[in-house]
Amino acid sequence: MTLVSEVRLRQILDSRGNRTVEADVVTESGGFGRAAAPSGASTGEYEAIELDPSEAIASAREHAVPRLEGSVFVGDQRDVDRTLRAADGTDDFSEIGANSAVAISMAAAKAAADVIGAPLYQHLGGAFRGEEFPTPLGNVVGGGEHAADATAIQEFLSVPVGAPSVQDAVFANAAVHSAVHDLLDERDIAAGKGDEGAWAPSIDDDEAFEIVAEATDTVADEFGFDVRFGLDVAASEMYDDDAEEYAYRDTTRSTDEQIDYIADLVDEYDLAYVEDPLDENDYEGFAELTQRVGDRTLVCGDDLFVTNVERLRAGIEQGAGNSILVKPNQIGTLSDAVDAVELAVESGYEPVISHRSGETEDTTIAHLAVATGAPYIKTGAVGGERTAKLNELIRIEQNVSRL
Ligand SMILES: C=C(OP(=O)(O)O)C(=O)O
Ligand SMILES: [Mg+2]
Repeated sequence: MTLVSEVRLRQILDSRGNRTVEADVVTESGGFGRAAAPSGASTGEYEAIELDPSEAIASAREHAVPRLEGSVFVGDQRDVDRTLRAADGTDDFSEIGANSAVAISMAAAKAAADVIGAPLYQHLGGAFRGEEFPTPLGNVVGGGEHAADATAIQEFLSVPVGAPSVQDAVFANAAVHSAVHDLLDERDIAAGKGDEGAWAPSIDDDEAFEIVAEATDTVADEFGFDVRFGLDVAASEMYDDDAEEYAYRDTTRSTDEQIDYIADLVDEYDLAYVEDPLDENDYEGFAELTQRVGDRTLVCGDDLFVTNVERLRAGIEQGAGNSILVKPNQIGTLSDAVDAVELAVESGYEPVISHRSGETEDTTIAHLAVATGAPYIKTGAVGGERTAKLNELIRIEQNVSRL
């Protein structure tokens, strides 16, 4: 029997040292799953609501746990997630917290996988999954909300498009991270690391472009396959609604100038990927940019879509973007995240499964990416909470994942 017998919730630490929610789900047959909620810093305005972890846990214990225990089968993920939604009773999980919801949703999936003795990606994706792997996008330089006094653009991402295996791709991204450090050193630029382990030097974006372009070229030569790069501009964080302009370190750009700037960058650096190049309310700007460069790069909506099928549908109708970032905690359950992936794929949008800047050792997103056949995963390049997912992808590729 896969009936939930117990749901336990606790507070643990995330990678920023903040408290977050961890859930254990136990089944009557002794199946066990454990998962933890990640947490964003550059959060989208339309994301599901993360509550203070102690409030989220108290509320989930009161409203959700009694509906799950003894009543819901973990193998029926949709029922688990419907129950969470019904227990919450709001559109945005503001009652039990998206942090409690996502932790329970993911822990239930892991308990179901445990019961059948299959890796999580096979439970979620079916017996024939595990032959195709996502290309990892590795954050190597960054700033924005993830590091003070660093680049204005939040993330410069290594994209090893030519890697023959996930393992090669993961190693290439780590090599780019290391090559960036060497180049910073040569220029006598000191750098600490941001929240996701990317270098966070006090340089402007132009210099970061030069360095990352050189680092990716060096690693491409060394590894013998194509390594390009991309960006998460996280433009909502730069956008001033009143002035209607984007604030960079030493300049500002109007929306038209921002579109021109990003389109020029795509061509100058052959960018493989551009996430959130415009404000989260600017479908029109996304559509214009996609029309200009969407044939040669991914234009990905993170804060724009927030893993929400309604917002994605609006984007599809307007031709805004050609890719969606999928973060389970942005929407609150695995079912909702999978719905977003499915709508994206049906509509010709590329799904990118993603971590948050605040993470734990949880590896669910590695399994979700393989389960859904997503072509990309964004989960950092180095750092324990990032390598937890990357190393899990390597294990899945080698068929030795035991989750
Ligand atoms: C991972 C990201 O950062 P955060 O988790 O802070 O939203 C992102 O913006 O894509
Ligand atoms: Mg983003």
